[in-house]
Amino acid sequence: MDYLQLRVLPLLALLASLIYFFYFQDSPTLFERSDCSLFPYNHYWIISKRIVTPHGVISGAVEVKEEKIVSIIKEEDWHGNLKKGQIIDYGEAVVMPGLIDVHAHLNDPGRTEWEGFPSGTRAAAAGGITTLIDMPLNNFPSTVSAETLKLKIDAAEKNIYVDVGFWGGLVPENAFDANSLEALLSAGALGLKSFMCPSGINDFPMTNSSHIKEGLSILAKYRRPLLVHAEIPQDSESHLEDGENDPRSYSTYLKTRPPSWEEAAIRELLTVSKDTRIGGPAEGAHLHVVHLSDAGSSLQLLKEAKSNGDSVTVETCPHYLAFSAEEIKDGDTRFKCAPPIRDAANKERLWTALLEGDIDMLSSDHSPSVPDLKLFDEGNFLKAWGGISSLQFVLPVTWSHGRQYGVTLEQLALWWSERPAKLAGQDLKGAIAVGNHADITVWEPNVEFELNNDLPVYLKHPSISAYMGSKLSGKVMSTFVRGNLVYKEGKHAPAACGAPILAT
Ligand SMILES: NC(=O)NC(NC(N)=O)C(=O)[O-]
Ligand SMILES: [Zn+2]
Ligand SMILES: [Zn+2]
Repeated sequence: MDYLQLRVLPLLALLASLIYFFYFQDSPTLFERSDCSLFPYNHYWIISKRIVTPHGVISGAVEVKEEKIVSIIKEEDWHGNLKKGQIIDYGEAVVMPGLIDVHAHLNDPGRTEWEGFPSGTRAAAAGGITTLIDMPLNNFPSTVSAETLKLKIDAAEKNIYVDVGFWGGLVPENAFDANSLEALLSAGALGLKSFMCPSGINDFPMTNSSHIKEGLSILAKYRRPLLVHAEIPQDSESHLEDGENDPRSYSTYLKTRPPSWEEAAIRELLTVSKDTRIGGPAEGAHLHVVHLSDAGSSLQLLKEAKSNGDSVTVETCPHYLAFSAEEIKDGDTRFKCAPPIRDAANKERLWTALLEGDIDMLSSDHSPSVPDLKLFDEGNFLKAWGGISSLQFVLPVTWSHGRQYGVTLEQLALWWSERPAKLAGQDLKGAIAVGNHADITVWEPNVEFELNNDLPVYLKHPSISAYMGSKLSGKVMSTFVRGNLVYKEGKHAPAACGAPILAT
């Protein structure tokens, strides 16, 4: 190699690398996103007349770069010259933070014939959910240790289309074993879940208030929540009067789980939740009551606990807001869940509590099973699997049934994104804000559709969903997870690139 080559070639290489760096670094075409996204750019703008931000709904643009939101500009401030990058203009469609479902049962590993991560998270993406927190039961084995959490994380690897976090289980076998609970939390469980009544599945036993007290004291060190299924059987009221116990009648089932079950459990919970007050022995822990159904004395007790400074929140679910006992037909076990869907007057009180902020957030409690366990042939409410299948529909259901109460887009973001993100300890999720993950849902509130076989339903067993056959408004158009367009009008990204969300 002569002198010339020795001197010139390095200079040419340097020149080429400088051109590459300065010209292509922002080029949206060069860094093709992998199969993780239906939109092959990593720097782009989302434009809409209705972007839901924590400071109100604006007409403007959200700048996304890689996985994050890097700027938000109101229309009156951008003067038409958005910086380089691709532009997706959604017109009047609503651009909202992705939904965060803190209560879903995906049954993976171990009962993937019931749902599983692939179908569950494809349905979530199609429903505008960008993060879901999976429950520790109905999968097998239950997620009650660091080892079983690892089984779940391994099962999720490359099988999740949206981000998935994990609750651990608080059960009698680990409640007094601080090392086991700490190992589970150190392994990344975002918090713990416990049942104060039989859970409906044998491999996840119930706990009592002494287990819960122990659990809260460990959770305090990690500043994470305990989620509780708050029902305690009250023998006095659950016996069916003779002759009025047709198992096909929904009212028969309703009588077996009266509001007193929820009230008794919440009353007992509040004897330990006071420890979560500032200065209390479990300060830093947080108690979250899942799927409240009773809007009477149970709700009143929770309001009092909050006013006393207990660190307590409560969720309800769309099925308690959409349906009432009076309309559930004999044998239609699609509507069986625990606690039960109560009467129309209770439903109205739940809406009032949600709108007034006494109920903090919403979750799906998507709890499917194989159709056989719903016993559709005999329609026996007392023996069928309890759980509502809803994951893909929670946004249109909340919107369709909430419009008559004046529900706003900001409230939807509060109930489905901002507050769930806080419960799950996700500071970079839950709002369209600079620095946050670009977890975004684009939907059309006025588009109406009927849930029938014409509409693609990605759940493993659509037939068990209580929503099939209903007319809804609010169609999800596109869903972005950390900047990847994972779903767009009936299409999913080729690869499942959701991330396991582990507590650090
Ligand atoms: N094992 C369950 O999935 N139970 C669930 N079932 C319902 N909600 O009917 C629940 O969340 O309690
Ligand atoms: Zn439950
Ligand atoms: Zn549940």
